[in-house]
Amino acid sequence: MAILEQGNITIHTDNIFPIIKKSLYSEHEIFLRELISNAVDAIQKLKMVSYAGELEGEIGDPQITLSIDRDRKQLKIADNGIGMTADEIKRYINQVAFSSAEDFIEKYKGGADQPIIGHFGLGFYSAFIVADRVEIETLSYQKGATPVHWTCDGSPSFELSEGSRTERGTTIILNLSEEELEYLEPARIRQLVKTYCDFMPVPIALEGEVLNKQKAIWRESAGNLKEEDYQEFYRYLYPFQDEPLLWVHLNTDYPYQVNGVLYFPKLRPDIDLTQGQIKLFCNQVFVSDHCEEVVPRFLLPMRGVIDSPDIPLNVSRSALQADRKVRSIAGFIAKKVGDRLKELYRSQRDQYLNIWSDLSTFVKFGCLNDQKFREQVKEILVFRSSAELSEATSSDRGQDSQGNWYTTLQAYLERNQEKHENRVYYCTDAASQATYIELFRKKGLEVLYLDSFIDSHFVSLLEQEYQDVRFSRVDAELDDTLLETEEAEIVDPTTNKTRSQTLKELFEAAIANSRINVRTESLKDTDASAPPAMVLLPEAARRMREMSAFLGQDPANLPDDHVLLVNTAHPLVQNILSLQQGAILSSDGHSPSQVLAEQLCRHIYDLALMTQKGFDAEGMKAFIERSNAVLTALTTRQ
Ligand SMILES: Nc1ncnc2c1ncn2[C@@H]1O[C@H](COP(=O)(O)OP(=O)(O)OP(=O)(O)O)[C@@H](O)[C@H]1O
Repeated sequence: MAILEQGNITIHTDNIFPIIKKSLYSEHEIFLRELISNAVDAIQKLKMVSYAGELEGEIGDPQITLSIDRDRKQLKIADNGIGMTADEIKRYINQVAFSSAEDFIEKYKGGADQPIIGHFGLGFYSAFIVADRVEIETLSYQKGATPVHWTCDGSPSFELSEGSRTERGTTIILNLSEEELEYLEPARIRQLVKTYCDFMPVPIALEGEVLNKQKAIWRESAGNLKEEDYQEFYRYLYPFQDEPLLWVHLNTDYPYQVNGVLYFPKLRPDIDLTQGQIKLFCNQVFVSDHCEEVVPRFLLPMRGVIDSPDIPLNVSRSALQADRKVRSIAGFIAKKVGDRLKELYRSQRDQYLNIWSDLSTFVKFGCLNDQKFREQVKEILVFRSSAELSEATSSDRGQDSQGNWYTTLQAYLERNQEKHENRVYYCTDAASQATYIELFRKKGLEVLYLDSFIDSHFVSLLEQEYQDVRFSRVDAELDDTLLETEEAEIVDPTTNKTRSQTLKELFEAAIANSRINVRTESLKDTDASAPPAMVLLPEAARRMREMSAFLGQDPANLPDDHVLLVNTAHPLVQNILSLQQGAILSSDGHSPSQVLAEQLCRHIYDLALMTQKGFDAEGMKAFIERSNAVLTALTTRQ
């Protein structure tokens, strides 16, 4: 083989490859992505030459072929692209590629302690991460071109000679170093192509099999895609997961290029909202599974793909976060997501409401985190209501497929202005607060469900926004419309005590805790579903409790400063009163009826506490003991 030229690559650092190797200690595998990218580029360039009418002959079927030679410890990457002449090798490989190697080191020096997002655009020289010696066999498309062979062992000296390639294109031959022999395993290569090159637009074959999917739906126009295409793509990226709720197709060229498809997944309660699941691509080449810097924090639980060549990838993560363009791309993404939600609300209200319980976590999380987003989605924030709103069809309400009604907050306030101005009643747990909700509902009072895990924070946000409005949970206090003013009927002529007073004292004695405020009220129009007593926890005290639970402090104990509202209209309460009045002292000064009345009072209190989940382990034990004592007393024949 005639040696055309031997020489030294113009490079200022003697041995750059050990440095590169070291700085990429955990990411050796990216060499394959870089070399395949170059091969794809070479094929695209050939197409351009052909369009320009400068290619003699046919392009043929574009293809990248990977092959493994175990005996020689070689991995080869061959393309049928544009090829290179000897001059081009000198220019592009000896100068361009190696000077960008120097650039990389220059950049990396400053931030070696900071992880870089994708080590992207390392280019040709990344071959030296895994190879002791790299060869190029190439034949240019140009008329009369001769094949060229180039070889280099990573030192600045290279050798250029006549090559043996007979077909147009380039083969990169990697003579793998001893520590990198894993890249002789077909399974390993397959896995790498799947990870990094799955959506590259040229078939990549190994041992006769095409490995990559090629079709990147995010690069297509939304108009050409059907619902199934998006769903299928989602299943492809995230197999064995629930169907996505909704998706957003991103597509812009100016002032930056961003393409992508983002999905709202069905959120599971155990999801970690700080871990991103969106895949970042650059021109269809996979870069990273983590793009926390590029996507607004509140959208991190979304899934899908973002592809943008305008995101700088060879900078540290913190620099990326501070980058103005990246920040503006993040803003663009948030706006697009907001627009999509608004569009769905306006044009497919039913579907919007059907997925709202899942969607609302994203939206509320977004509102809590991002003022701009909050403004954007303000009008499409809805709340499930206990009322039947069917009487009017209006843009501020709607019904999901399960028959639940939803309303905007504004509409709620307007609708209830006369009954309770600037007051919102809400519940946080449909099951445990069912008694309270039922009471409100029967009286025609509307209760909103704020029952997802994010809602306790969200209520605070609503309060900031609606400063004149009071938000009270259904068990915080009872509205006057629910209570009957009782006539002060004197039941004990010797002491002149009213019914209410007698009951209050009875309950106070039974509970024996002066910090619990016992109130007797008659609940209007009550039937069997109204409870004999309810624990009311003032809004402020309850929130303190929730806060300490949030901070990991002991939330089990209900604060002592709560109200026990005794429903004097309830038959059980009335029976207790009669029992107590009929009590006869026995000879030893004891009255079994009096004791039983007190036990029953205590039991009623226990049941009310239960609704508030007020027991700790000790409390539960005591409750069981007392319950058994009551039952025993009730079954003991007098
Ligand atoms: N397979 C190939 N076929 C034809 N030319 C190639 C091939 N691989 C590399 N080249 C040439 O070598 C040059 C340098 O490659 P290198 O990968 O270092 O940088 P780049 O591709 O220009 O930029 P990037 O940093 O994005 O990879 C390319 O611009 C191209 O002209």
